[in-house]
Amino acid sequence: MRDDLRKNFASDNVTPACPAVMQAIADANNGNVPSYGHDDLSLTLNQRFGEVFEAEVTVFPVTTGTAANSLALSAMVPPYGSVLCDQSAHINNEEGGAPEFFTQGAKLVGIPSPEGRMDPASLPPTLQQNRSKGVLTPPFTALSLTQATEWGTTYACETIAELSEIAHEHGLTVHMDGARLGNAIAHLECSPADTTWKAGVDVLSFGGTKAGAMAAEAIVFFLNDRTRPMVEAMTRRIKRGGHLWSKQRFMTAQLLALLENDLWLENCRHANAMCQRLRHGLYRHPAVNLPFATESNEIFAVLPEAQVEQLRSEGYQFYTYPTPQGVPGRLVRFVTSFYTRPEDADALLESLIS
Ligand SMILES: Cc1ncc(COP(=O)(O)O)c(C=O)c1O
Ligand SMILES: C[C@H](O)[C@H](N)C(=O)O
Repeated sequence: MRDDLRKNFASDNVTPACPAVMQAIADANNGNVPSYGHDDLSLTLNQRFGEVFEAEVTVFPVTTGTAANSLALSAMVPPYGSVLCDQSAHINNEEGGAPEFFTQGAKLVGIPSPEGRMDPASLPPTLQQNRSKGVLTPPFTALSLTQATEWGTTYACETIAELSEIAHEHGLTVHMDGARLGNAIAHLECSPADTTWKAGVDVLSFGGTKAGAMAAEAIVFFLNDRTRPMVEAMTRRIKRGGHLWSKQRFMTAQLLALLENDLWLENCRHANAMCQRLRHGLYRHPAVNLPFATESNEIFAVLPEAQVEQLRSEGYQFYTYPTPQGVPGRLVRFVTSFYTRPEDADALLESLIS
């Protein structure tokens, strides 16, 4: 195996699909079946997700996290509305305007927060100010939070519940970008229900791709008085958006394989463990600064410039980010996955320390 295949820590998006997912796709590749989600596999999605989340749900599989987020928000927010999110939110910075496009013009408002986790105390004044401006400003109609966050941290279930309660009191519905939900659950050692609907989340973007799928995400509506009216038109929104797969069995097969025996959580526990292995080594390095808690499969570190260049020269791949003013060095992100072996993490650390 080419050495550099094991040196790519850029993202959990660079990994292969896990073997069980590929096997599930092969197993689904059998004969003719009804299309557009009417196949036997796809007709089990609501039940299977309902079992995993211990709730009554309606599920819509899509192939990208951006589609899941943007189509979910299009059902939650009118074109004249706005979405309250963290300033670092993926929907706010890295989805190419898809949320604004699919909502047909809603505004995204990112607020500052420590470590990518919105502080409940910051919500009431923000919501009050929005309301005080009347027709001059788009009304907040949804709160969107990312679990695990873009900085590799997680929200405690109690914090999500606090945020959701404030949002609901002000007439907002709550969306969760769960592209790395499995990693958050693995860290928090909670149930999928605890960190979602039991904490007030109305609509979830369930992330399968980073947990080992080839390309499988799902919009999960936790059915309640707020969400039931949203579900009716969802298939039409997805079709209009070009995200309704004709051969949906192949996307559904991926999701069901991940849910089988909690494979998604097993994959995420391994990814988190590999990230902690990196953290233990980086923590001991005298010239490395770790600005955030490491609570998922992403670790952010400030490295000396020379070491960044040295890692690059050895074939390592990772993203770099603007480093806070006056902080010597470069902010980098290493991401681990189900595919990361202990020796891969150790090799990176040895290169750093050598
Ligand atoms: C937190 C988060 N949300 C959403 C997405 C969007 O996923 P996709 O790249 O599949 O559109 C990503 C991307 O990897 C992500 O990191
Ligand atoms: C950063 C990029 O958009 C992708 N969400 C990732 O986490 O790699």
